[in-house]
Amino acid sequence: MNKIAILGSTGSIGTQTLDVVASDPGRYEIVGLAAGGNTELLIEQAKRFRPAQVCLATKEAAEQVRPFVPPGTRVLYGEEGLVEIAGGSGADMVVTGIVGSRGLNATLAAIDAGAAIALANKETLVTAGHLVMERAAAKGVPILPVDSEHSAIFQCLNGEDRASVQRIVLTASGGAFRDKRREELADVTVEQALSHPNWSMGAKITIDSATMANKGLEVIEAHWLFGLPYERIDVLIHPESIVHSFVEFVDNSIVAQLGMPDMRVPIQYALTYPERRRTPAARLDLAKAGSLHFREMDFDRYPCLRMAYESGRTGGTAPTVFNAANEVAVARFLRGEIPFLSIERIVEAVLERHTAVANPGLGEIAEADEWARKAAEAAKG
Ligand SMILES: NC(=O)C1=CN([C@@H]2O[C@H](COP(=O)(O)OP(=O)(O)OC[C@H]3O[C@@H](n4cnc5c(N)ncnc54)[C@H](OP(=O)(O)O)[C@@H]3O)[C@@H](O)[C@H]2O)C=CC1
Ligand SMILES: CC(=O)[C@@H](O)[C@H](O)COP(=O)(O)O
Ligand SMILES: [Mn+2]
Repeated sequence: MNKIAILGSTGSIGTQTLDVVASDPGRYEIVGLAAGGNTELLIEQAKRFRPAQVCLATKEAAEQVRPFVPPGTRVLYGEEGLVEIAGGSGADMVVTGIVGSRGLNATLAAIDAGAAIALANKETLVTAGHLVMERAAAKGVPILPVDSEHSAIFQCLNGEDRASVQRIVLTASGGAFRDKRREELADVTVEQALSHPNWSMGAKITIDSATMANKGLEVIEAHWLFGLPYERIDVLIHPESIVHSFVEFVDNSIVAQLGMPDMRVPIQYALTYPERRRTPAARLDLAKAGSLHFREMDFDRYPCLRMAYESGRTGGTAPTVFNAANEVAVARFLRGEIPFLSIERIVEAVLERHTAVANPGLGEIAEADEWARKAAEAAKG
């Protein structure tokens, strides 16, 4: 049986991973589950999947859970607990389904323990891609993409020589406001921004999708996962989210991966790679889909995407700062403190004040991350 640990088991990626696990009885053993504060759901998951250890974000949440999990379950908490679940649960594979750069230490711990990474937590690669990829290569640990676009590219590249890739193209739905002009965005509400046209996801990524920061994070994620320069990573708007991304080869052939917008497909592909198995996801009926649409990206309409490319090209701590400022600005928008368009204004203001450190170590990444968070909290909305 494959031993799986899930970081963020109560979230969108986590619950869909458990759906995949439950759909294939006897194939997987859940050895660790980590959540933030959803104690009720974590207790339910612990009773059903019987992991040897679980983790909550705080001691208080851990104490709430302790009396209700099966006898013998270790109940951990905090960053230390998360790192223990990732690196000390005996998992063959760790699914990184928590949000934000706080997933970095746990991802590194899993790599150090020799576990394969099913990577959903894109912020980890954005904040310290060189360190994660170097560590994984040194340990011979595979980093398997869960993000739908990256899973698509990974599937299209299967067995192909990298030298024959002309470019990869990530598709973008356009998010909640894809049919609005910039002038119409000043007064949009949190509720409107959380209404993604195609995918049901956690709050942070749904807002990132509306600002196009999500695609920016994904461009940087693709740079690290596939070892391609930014000149060969493009983005195209595709409102239906049926073509999950594609690769254009030097002979001008395009290979794309299509499917219904259902994360259980890329999650399962990472879990069973290189094998393909049946999934609980619906089949795509192209005759019913009828027509698919594509339109060019407008970088003036989506400054967060432009800033992500610029940060990626600058490298060093620039992507760390882009990510941290964006995380804080999105949290502030979700708390109702700032209007939607202030997200991009805050990210821009923080990036302007930052001088990137080249080839940063973990300490310099942590410093840049902390500085950017403080600057973004203090920035005028
Ligand atoms: N959702 C999707 O379809 C996709 C998501 N991704 C990426 O996957 C990651 C997860 O996204 P998503 O599932 O949508 O997010 P959600 O907000 O739905 O879930 C986040 C998870 O992280 C947990 N969590 C929060 N704080 C902590 C903490 N301090 N310690 C441990 N766990 C914590 C939450 O726990 P709790 O709820 O108990 O507080 C929850 O289980 C993100 O990086 C996102 O960009 C990528 C592609 C698609
Ligand atoms: C499901 C998934 O992978 C998300 O990252 C999704 O891509 C978000 O959609 P858009 O960013 O294209 O709106
Ligand atoms: Mn994606």
